[in-house]
Amino acid sequence: MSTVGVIGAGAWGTALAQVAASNGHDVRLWARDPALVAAINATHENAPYLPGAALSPRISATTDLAWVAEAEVNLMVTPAQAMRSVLTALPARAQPLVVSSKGIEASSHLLMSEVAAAEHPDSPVLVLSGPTFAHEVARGLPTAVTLAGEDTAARARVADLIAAPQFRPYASADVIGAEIGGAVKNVLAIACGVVEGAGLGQNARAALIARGFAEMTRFGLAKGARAETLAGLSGLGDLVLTCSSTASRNFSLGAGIGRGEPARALLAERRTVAEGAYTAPVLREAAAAAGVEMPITAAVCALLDGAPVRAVIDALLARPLRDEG
Ligand SMILES: NC(=O)c1ccc[n+]([C@@H]2O[C@H](COP(=O)([O-])OP(=O)(O)OC[C@H]3O[C@@H](n4cnc5c(N)ncnc54)[C@H](O)[C@@H]3O)[C@@H](O)[C@H]2O)c1
Ligand SMILES: O=P(O)(O)OC[C@H](O)CO
Repeated sequence: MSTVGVIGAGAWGTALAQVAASNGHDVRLWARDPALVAAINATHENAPYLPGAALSPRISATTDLAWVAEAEVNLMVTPAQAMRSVLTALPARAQPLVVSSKGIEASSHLLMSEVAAAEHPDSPVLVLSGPTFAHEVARGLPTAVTLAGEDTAARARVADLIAAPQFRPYASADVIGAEIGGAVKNVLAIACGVVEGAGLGQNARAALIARGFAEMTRFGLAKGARAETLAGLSGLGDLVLTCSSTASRNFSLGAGIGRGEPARALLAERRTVAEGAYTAPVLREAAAAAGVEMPITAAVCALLDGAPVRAVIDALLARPLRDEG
C-alpha cells in the first residue's frame, strides 16, 4: 500500500482522498485551515465541504505541506486561482502531480497543468477530469474520469492507485484537451443555469448545451486539444452533467442570476467555489487572442458584470443566422 497526498480539502479533494483510502492507501489531506484539519481528524467528516460523508480513518488531514509532499503521488485540488501559490509552497520532488481542479489562471491564461509544469519541472503532470459530483463519488456511486498524461508509466501508476470498480479512469495522452473541457464546461453550466432560472425551457437548455459544445470544440481545437477528448468524459460528459443539475455550483449560480439576483451578491454569499465565474473572463480574453468566437462565454461575462438577463438573452438570440458546422 502507498501514501497518496491530496492538496486541497474542499468537496473534491475530500472525495478523492476517500477514493484513495478506500483502495487501502494512507492519505495525507492538506488544508490551509487548522480548524478544518482538527475537525476532520476528530470527526472523520469534512462537514463544511462534504457533509454526511463518513471518511476513512486512513485519511489524515494536515496543514503541513512538506509532509504531504513526501507522498508517492500528489493530487492537486485547490481552487484554480490558488493553485500556483500552493504549488510554489510545495517542496519540489519528482513525484507525479495530478491536477484535479478545473480552471484557467487569470494572470497568465495558463491551464493548471501548465502552471504545475512551470512550478515543478521535474514532476510528471497529469490531469484527472470528468463528470464527477464529489458527493456522489464519496458515496461510492459509479463514476468514470479521464486521466490524461504524456508519461505513460506515471499515468499507469496513478490509475493503479485510484481505480476501483466504481471509479474508472480512462487513459488519455491529451492533457490540454482534458483540461479545456473541464474549464469551459463550468462557464457553460452557468449559462444553462441562467436558462433554468429565467424559465426559458428545456429546448433552450438543449440548444445551449449543443452550441456550447461547439464553442468548447472551437476553442479546444485552436489550443491543440483533440476532438475525441472534447467529445469524451472530460468534455461533453462533464458538460452534460453540470448543465443538468442544481447540484452543480456553477449551474446553481447561473440559476440565481437567471432569477434576477445580482451575480456579485450571489458570489459573495458562497463558501464553495464556482470556478466558471473566474474562468469566464479569462476564457473570453484567451478566445479573443486565439481568434475564436465564443458568444455564450461572452454572454456569461456580461451577466457576471451585472448586465440585465433579458437584454443579454435577446442579444444572443438576435445574432445573425449561420451554418451549424
Ligand atoms: N466539487 C466537485 O464536485 C468537483 C468535482 C470535480 C472538480 N472539482 C474542482 O476541484 C476544485 C476544488 O473544488 P472543490 O469542490 O473541492 O471546492 P470547495 O468549494 O468545496 O472547497 C474549496 C477549498 O479550497 C480551499 N481554499 C480556498 N482558497 C484557498 C487558497 N487560496 N489556498 C488554498 N486553499 C484554498 C477552501 O478552504 C476549501 O477547502 C475546483 O477547481 C473544482 O472545479 C470539483
Ligand atoms: O459543482 P460544479 O459546477 O463545480 O461541478 C462539479 C464538477 O466539476 C462536476 O464534474
